[in-house]
This record gives sequence, structure tokens and C-alpha cells, in this order.
Amino acid sequence: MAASLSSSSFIHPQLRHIVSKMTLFDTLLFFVIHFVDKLGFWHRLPVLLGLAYMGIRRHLHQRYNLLHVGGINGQKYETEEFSYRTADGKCNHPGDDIIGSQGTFFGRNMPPANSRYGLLDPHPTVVANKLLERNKFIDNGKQFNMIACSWIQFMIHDWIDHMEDTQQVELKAPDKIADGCPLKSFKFYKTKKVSTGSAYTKTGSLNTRTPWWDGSVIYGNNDDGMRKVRTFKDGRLRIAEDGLLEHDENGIPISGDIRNFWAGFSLLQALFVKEHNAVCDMLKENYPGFDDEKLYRHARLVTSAVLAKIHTIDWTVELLRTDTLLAGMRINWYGFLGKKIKDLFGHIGGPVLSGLVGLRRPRDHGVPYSLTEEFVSVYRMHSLLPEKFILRDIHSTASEYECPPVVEEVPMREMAGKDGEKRLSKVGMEQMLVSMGHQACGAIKLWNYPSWMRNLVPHDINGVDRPDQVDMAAMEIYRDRERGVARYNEFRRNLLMIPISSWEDLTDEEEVIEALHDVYGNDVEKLDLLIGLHAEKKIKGFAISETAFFIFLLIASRRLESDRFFTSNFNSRTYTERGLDWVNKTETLKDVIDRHFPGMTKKWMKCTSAFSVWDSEPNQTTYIPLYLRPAP
Ligand code: HEM
Repeated sequence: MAASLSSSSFIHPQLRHIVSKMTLFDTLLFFVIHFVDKLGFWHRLPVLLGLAYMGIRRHLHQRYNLLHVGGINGQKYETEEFSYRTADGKCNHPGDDIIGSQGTFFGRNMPPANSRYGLLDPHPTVVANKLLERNKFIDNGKQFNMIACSWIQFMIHDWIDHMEDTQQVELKAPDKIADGCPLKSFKFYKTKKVSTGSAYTKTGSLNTRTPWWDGSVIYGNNDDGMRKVRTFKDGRLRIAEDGLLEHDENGIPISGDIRNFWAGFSLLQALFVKEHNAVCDMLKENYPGFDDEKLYRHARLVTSAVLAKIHTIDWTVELLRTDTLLAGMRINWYGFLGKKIKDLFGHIGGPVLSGLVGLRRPRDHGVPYSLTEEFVSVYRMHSLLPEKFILRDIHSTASEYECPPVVEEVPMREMAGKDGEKRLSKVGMEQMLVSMGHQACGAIKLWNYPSWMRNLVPHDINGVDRPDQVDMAAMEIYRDRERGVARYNEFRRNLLMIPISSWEDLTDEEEVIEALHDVYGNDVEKLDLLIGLHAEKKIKGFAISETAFFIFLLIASRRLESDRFFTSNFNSRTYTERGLDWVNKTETLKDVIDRHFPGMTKKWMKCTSAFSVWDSEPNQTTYIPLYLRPAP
């Protein structure tokens, strides 16, 4: 029955072979989303129907888009003995101590690319020059500010980084375009390929960060990293007198992850060190018997949960600004019944009614937790970064909510690395935060890749400048191909999306169609993933493409539901009564800013979320309950 359904002419011919592997029930569910996709309107459905569409899609992705890479080598352990987040991410999965720890494989959301194209076809520098190179900075309007841009780098540095090989590769721009390239040739380390023992992918790559949402960006990814950042007194982390990160004798910040740091990123690290230390103080006051270790462990649990919560119900909601996504993200945390019911009765009735957080058992859908190659690729969002950072005067007499006057426009290169740290220490945390709040970040579009990143000094894992500059735009194209990430159309098919058959299916912009034609001819299969994600017509309110969103839909939930500390151990026994209370009472980044800088948002922030441009209008009150809202 399922086989005959999958050969139905209703299904796009290029999706039939994928659907033929589904169960009858899933084939029927696929029919529903495929029907809606053909009409192209899921995002215009009323909230409840939009949620149903997303629910079905997520279910199908959980069944067909989670692939484990590598063996399962871990040991059983006593979960009771490890009721805290370990330094290297071990001992989180209840049945296997290694899953999700530092140095484990990136998983996959689809088999490695089945591409007939070579690593240099078309040459990455040609793609970078003709399709990515920024002509004129395009911003994101009022939707997303520089705090939002730094936030996602902050999260990336919590979750993912590829282990490098010791061998380098050199990319040389072809003669015909070399003059237009900031670097005519450049060298970088290959991604390290490790044999996996898996049938469908002989080699894979390793994640040097712990993929759990465990705050490793401030706590480090292993024992050494953790020791560097702790004071070993009262659970607290190291922080300088001025509230910023401390630095080593070479001027490199001391924090959990310091690769490719810049002022906005290290500011967020400092803010969450403050948060951690404030949690320690609160715990110490309430539980005077706790020693340094106990205070540290509990404060880490609480702070990591605050990070995850802000990302889920504040950052993502601004990234994907629609009522359906607002409802969806709140359901992920609080469930359909909402915060009030959950606060009153606890987690009742399963993931839909009460959310993923607090589930009785972690759920990995039969595939051990990891973050995936495809997840890394859809988070290639360097176009969020502007050319200049706009520093503002917070001592001006501008009245409430007015945009404070500009003091200086600083080239982003000077805000990065050690120079950026010096700037930040002169400016101070408050001026930096208010300035970031008032500046829109870049839009994820073609021809908007930061030009200063096309000859960038990258850092090694210790935050030290590398001798070879790189053209990041070209390198990103190379990286996806090198790692066997499917090109755009294959990627869509694997995500059960309707593939494009002409450039006109991707975009209405004439200029873009012409440029795509110039680089890829008529061959839509050749289109690189990064370019497709940047060129795709966006859903109203979405700062990212729909294709990227479907990976998020799957992985954002997975980061919560697979983690013991967000599910079976999200309780007062593990977090303490007061610790859990702290998480429950913190809803947004604004709450954290208000805690550490009282008065700042009152004076400078007019909008609702600290991630939108601060002088923009607050969200309008609407009296229609969220779930009953009509189509946008
Ligand atoms: C000043 C800010 C930033 C700098 C200097 C920077 C620099 C870099 C560098 C040098 C790499 C390694 C490239 C490679 O070897 O393949 C990288 C990787 C990456 N960056 Fe950034 N980046 C910045 C901000 C951001 C932001 C805002 C995002 C937004 C999501 C982001 C997302 C990523 C991702 C997803 C990777 C791939 C990681 C991996 O290969 O595992 N970065 N970045």
C-alpha cells in the first residue's frame, strides 16, 4: 500500500524514491505536508494549522533525517553520581557516557552528497566574487540587532567546531578573476577525516566542542578549559574588575571558547559570567552548606538553562517573527498549556501539552545525540556581520528611547581579536551593549558577505592569530563541499522539500537569476547550499531561508529533548529549588541585562526584545489569543 502510494503522480517525481521507504502512516503524513508545500502556503495558515504542519514535518524529519555517524562505544554509568554537567560533556545520555562529549562525530541529517561535481566546480573564489562579495551593506531592518548577531556566534561556540587536519590545502583564484580577489591564493587546514565504521559514510569529522547546550562557551570543553575559567572559590568564574573578561599575558581573553573572538562576542561571555556568579551568590545565601564545587555545578546547570531558554523563547522568536513560530517556540519550552499551567501543575501530559523541557525521559528518536554537518552548514551566517561597528554616546542627554548619538564608526576588523579587546576595555560594557542594541545587523542575502572577512586573520583553537589569512567567503563554499554536505537541490529533496527546477523557482530577482546563470549555467543541481540559502525568497518575518528553518525545526527541539538536564533531571533535586526558580523567572535577555545593569533598558530600550533594534516600536498588544490568530 505504502509502495503504491509513493508512486502516485501526486508526489514530485524526485521525491518518490525517498517516500517509498516510509511506513504507510508516514506516507500519509507526507501527503499532507506535500500538498501544503505545493500550494506554498504553510506560513500563511492560521496559527493552529501552521503548528500542525510544523508538527508533522518535525515528526518526519525525526524519522528520516537523523543519521548516527561512528560506533557506539560508551559505557553504562550511574546517572545519580553525575547529576551535573561534566567538563567534557560526558555522562549526559542515561545509557552511554560518551554520547555528546567533546571529540565525538558530527552526525548527519541526510547521507553525504551524491554529487558528480568536483571540489572546485565552480571555483569557490568565483562563487565568492560573483555571488557573495558585499557591494553595499544590506541590513536586517529593525528586526535583528548586533546583540542578536553576536548571540548566535556565542551559541555556535557553545555547540560546534570541526577538528582540523595537520595538512593544509591551498586555494588559488583562477587568472580571469584573480585581480578581483582580496587574496589571490590562500592556505588553510583541511577538515580532519576520521574513519567511522558506518556503512553509508566511511569517514566523518569530529566536533571539538561539546554539542550539548551546556554553556561550554564560558565553561570550556574539557577539564583544562574548565580549570582556566574557575576561581575555585564559592563556585565563581574569573572576571576582571571592570566586569569584562580577564586576559592572559598575550592579551587573549580567558574564557571557555576563545577562537575568532571579537568585542561583541566576548561581551556576551562576560555578561554570562556575571550571570553565573550572581547565581553562585544566590545559592550560597540560600544553601550555606554548599562548597565551591557544589555551587559551581548548580550555577552551571542554571546558567546553561537560562541560555537555552533565552535562545528558544526570545532569540528564535525574533529571528522568525511570526505568530506561528512564537507559539511553536513557547510550546517547545512550556507546552501548549502554557507557562501558568506548567508553573502550577508541573509537567503533565507529554511534550505537546507541557513542552520538551521537563520530560520524564530524554528522547533521541533512536539516534544518539550529536549536532550535524548540515546544521553547521545552515548556520553559516557571516553576512550578519556589518562592515563597521557604530559606537554610541551613552552619556548624551538624549531623552528616553532616543537613539544615542554616534561617537565613531569603527571598522569591524578593529573590533576583532586583541585590538577589539583593547577597544572594549576602553569603551566598557555598558556603552558596548547599548551600541550593539542600536545597530541593525546584516541581512542573510547574496552580495552581503563582509568584505573584511575576505582577508581575515583566523585564530587557532587557542585564540592565537594564524600566519595565513583566509578568504572566508570562498573557504565556506569549499568547506561544505569538502565535508560532503549536499548541494542545495539535493539538500531540499532530502528534507522532503520540492526541489527547484529553474532559477525562477528560487527567486524573483532578475539580477540574481542572471548572476546564478553566469556562475552555474542552467544547472540548478550544481547550486551550492550556501548560495541557495542566501538567494531563496524569504518567508515574511523570517530572517533566514525556509530550507535552513526545516533543519532548525528538527535540531532546536533535539538540543532540548535529548539532554538529561533539560528533561528527566530538570527538577529541583538536580537544580535546587532556588536554582529552578531562577530559570523559571528568567524569560528573556532583557531580564538578564536588567539584573546586571539596572536602568539600562528602561532608558535606552523601547522595543520588546533586546534582540531587535532598541529604538524600534514595541510589539503591539493584540487581544486575540495566540492560538486563535488568523493567517498573517
Ligand atoms: C567577528 C566575528 C566572526 C569571526 C571572526 C568568525 C570567523 C570564523 C572562522 C575563521 C571560522 C572557521 C572557518 C573554517 O576554518 O572553516 C568560522 C566558522 C564558523 N562560523 Fe564564524 N566568525 C564570526 C562570527 C560568526 C557568526 C556571527 C556566525 C553566525 C552564525 C558564525 C558562524 C560560523 C559557523 C557556523 C562556522 C563553522 C564552524 C565549523 O566549521 O564547525 N560566525 N568563523
